[in-house]
Amino acid sequence: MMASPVLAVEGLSKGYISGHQRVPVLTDLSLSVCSGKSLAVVGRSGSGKSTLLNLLCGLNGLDDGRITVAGESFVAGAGTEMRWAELRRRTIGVVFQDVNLMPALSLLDNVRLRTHLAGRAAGGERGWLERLGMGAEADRYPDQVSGGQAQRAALAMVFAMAPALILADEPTGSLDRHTADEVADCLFTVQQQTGCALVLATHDRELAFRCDHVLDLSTTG
Ligand SMILES: Nc1ncnc2c1ncn2[C@@H]1O[C@H](COP(=O)(O)OP(=O)(O)OP(=O)(O)O)[C@@H](O)[C@H]1O
Repeated sequence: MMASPVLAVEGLSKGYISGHQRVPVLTDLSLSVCSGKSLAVVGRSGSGKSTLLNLLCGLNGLDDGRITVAGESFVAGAGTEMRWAELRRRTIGVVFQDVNLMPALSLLDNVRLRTHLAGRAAGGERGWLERLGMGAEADRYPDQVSGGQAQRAALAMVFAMAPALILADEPTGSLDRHTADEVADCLFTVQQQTGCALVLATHDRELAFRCDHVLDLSTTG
């Protein structure tokens, strides 16, 4: 029996209005990612990688087509915010460049909050930070750590919520090669262990080639 995809995109189109013109960014794009599988989204700067990831978690509205995440289907039109918000709370783990850490909470409490919001059992939060090499920084506040450390804390938050789908925009973008490789190892290991689906946007060819599939937006649309 074929596994049903965690993420399915059919005929997706998106453009931005510039003056009186619509500038197309994504045109008639289709893809699917099953649980335990990973997709790298690559392409030159401006090809639409971030636009696509924002569409896949409802932070951007589609113009045409259909996006289905864990059985929830979305087409163009208003009134989908609540359903998307619920998916982002429990089902879609988002690791974007502008890391979403609460400044008034320690890194550990940020992970605890995320775990709680996702309705997961407490207890493993410090362990996730340790796995990402952040054990010593667990009690620090977001403004007391580097960009790369904040990025790793954001990954710990996503792992702790045990999502069905992880969306990561340049998840190792602000890390040196060695740390980037370690974080990528952790990302792929956790993804395999938990069987979640992963979509990551990256300029890093080494990272892209570790994924099961590669979508190059420079050659589509
Ligand atoms: N809010 C917006 N309004 C108008 N145009 C936008 C908006 N966001 C993105 N664009 C345009 O859409 C195109 C795709 O942008 P996007 O950020 O998705 O590309 P990207 O592939 O992620 O780029 P990079 O690799 O530089 O991060 C670009 O031409 C960009 O200028």
